[in-house]
Amino acid sequence: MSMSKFHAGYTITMKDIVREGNPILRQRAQEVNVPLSDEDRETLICMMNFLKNSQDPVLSKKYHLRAGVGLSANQIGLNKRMFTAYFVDEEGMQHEYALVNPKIISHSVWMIYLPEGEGCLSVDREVKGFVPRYEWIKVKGFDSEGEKVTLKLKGYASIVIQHEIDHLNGILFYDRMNKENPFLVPENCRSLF
Ligand SMILES: OCN(O)CCCc1ccccc1
Ligand code: NI
Repeated sequence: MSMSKFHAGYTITMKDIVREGNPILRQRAQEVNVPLSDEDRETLICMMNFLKNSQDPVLSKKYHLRAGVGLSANQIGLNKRMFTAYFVDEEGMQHEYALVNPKIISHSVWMIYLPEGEGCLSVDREVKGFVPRYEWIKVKGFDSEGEKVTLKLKGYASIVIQHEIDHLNGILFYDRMNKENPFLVPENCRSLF
């Protein structure tokens, strides 16, 4: 029984974040057993604490953290279909998710993109361009207690969750940019603001 280093009291820092080039970021992560093991549950606690620390003016400096609104397990080297997300959306609503085995079960035809583009904690460089994503998504999964969860998300929340689910499928944000013209906006796509 391997005891992972991501016990509840462990503080994830940037040295724990896998960077592009590591093949784990290009694999389809493995389904997680539900109900979660104590180890997987504690890992999700660590991953959520990282996001909160990374957005805290004092702790982000103390631990030298890049601010992040989401984190997928494969970004800390764990081949598991789970992620955390912590952010305030364009309407000022606070979102906090720890989702296991997430699946997009329906989505809009219309797409949106962030005019400032996207970044990634696993990508140590700026990649300019627009990332078209579904305007809204309906997601089914499990929470850290193994309870079924269904989320209907739109706008910025939809963008963040799609970015994380992409990680679990080995997809990075710039994969979705138009190769010839990264600022090309498809017909059925508009800027979020
Ligand atoms: O995978 C998490 N991540 O690398 C942190 C940044 C996430 C993110 C950034 C811009 C738009 C959507 C999501
Ligand atoms: Ni990312």
